[in-house]
Amino acid sequence: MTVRVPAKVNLQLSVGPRRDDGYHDLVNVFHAVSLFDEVTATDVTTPAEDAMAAVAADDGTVTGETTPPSAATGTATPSGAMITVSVEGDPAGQVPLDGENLAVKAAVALAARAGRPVRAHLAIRKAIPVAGGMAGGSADAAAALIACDELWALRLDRRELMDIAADLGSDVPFALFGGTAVGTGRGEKLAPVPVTGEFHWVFALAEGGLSTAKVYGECDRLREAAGEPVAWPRADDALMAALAAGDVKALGAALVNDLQPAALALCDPLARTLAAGRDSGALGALVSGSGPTCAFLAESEAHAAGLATALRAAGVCREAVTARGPVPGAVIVPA
Ligand SMILES: C[C@](O)(CO)[C@H](O)COP(=O)(O)OP(=O)(O)OC[C@H]1O[C@@H](n2ccc(N)nc2=O)[C@H](O)[C@@H]1O
Ligand SMILES: Nc1ncnc2c1ncn2[C@@H]1O[C@H](COP(=O)(O)OP(=O)(O)OP(=O)(O)O)[C@@H](O)[C@H]1O
Repeated sequence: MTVRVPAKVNLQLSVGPRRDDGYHDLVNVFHAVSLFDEVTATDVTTPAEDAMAAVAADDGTVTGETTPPSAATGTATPSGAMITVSVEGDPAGQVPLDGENLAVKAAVALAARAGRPVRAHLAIRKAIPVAGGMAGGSADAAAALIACDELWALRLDRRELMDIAADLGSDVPFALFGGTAVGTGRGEKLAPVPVTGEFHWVFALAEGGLSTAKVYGECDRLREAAGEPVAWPRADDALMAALAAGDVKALGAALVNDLQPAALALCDPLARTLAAGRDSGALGALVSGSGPTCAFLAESEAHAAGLATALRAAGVCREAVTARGPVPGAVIVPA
């Protein structure tokens, strides 16, 4: 059971005052883009068993690489479930291979609803940058929910899956939802936003990542130092009109991220990355969510390809990738 799930960029991230629970009320306009992770859930508990299953299915002939891409430890749950995980596409080894993995947390949360002992091995293929501000871990959690729901034939309704998703993290519900949506509360209460056409993006991936909690903390610190009152966030009419009309220039002008000053304060090379994109003709440039990935809006697919080449040549990022949006949320890949 394989599920494909997109990354997100935030078109408007307006951060309200810090709440008593440590979170911030937001107006968060999410936009799903065509950078995808894949999560495959199988009814085995270790990659070794997975490999054996692959061999058996092939009449004993090993045709492909069956060695797991990374070691996996099992996570047993009070309900008697056993979940293992392996990860491909994370050369720096930043993604946890135990119960701290958000996809494992999702499977564990779902297993509690099964009413019987269940098991799964989750094989994650990552293309979304880790700790990059594009909600990669949240995406994997959403994908694991859909994959395990199907694997264990639970068939929970959408509302129940969305509730479990919100408990796992503020960005997880949107990875199920997809498209373009406005998130309020912590970002978990979603409503669709009407969009005409599609938009072309370039993402400049950075070396290393930023901790989301640290970036929110830095945002609070900068605001305190400035001594200005923090306004209650509201959706930007110009941004909504640009999306509804499919007006790419107006969208570029309306992009806004209240976490950007904090991300720049914690990672100063990002200012150069943003400037290089603007100088190369991007219609809009901003830090994606908590960063450090930078997002650039292009006029067309060809413009995006040129912009990516210019960013690579300027040496201001680890890699520049193109993508389009909006795309649907987590979906099962047909067998
Ligand atoms: C920056 C964004 O990615 C924009 O979409 C999200 O707001 C972050 O979403 P996320 O990574 O799913 O965040 P969570 O796992 O829920 O929270 C991680 C930490 O981020 C901070 N956090 C998160 C969401 C929010 N509305 N206010 C916060 O202050 C809190 O310090 C929290 O402990
Ligand atoms: N499946 C996963 N994929 C990536 N990171 C994970 C995963 N599970 C747990 N993590 C941990 O979560 C941290 C944040 O990773 P993630 O890629 O979700 O960051 P992010 O894209 O900045 O998140 P967001 O945009 O939602 O704030 C990582 O440093 C890693 O330790």
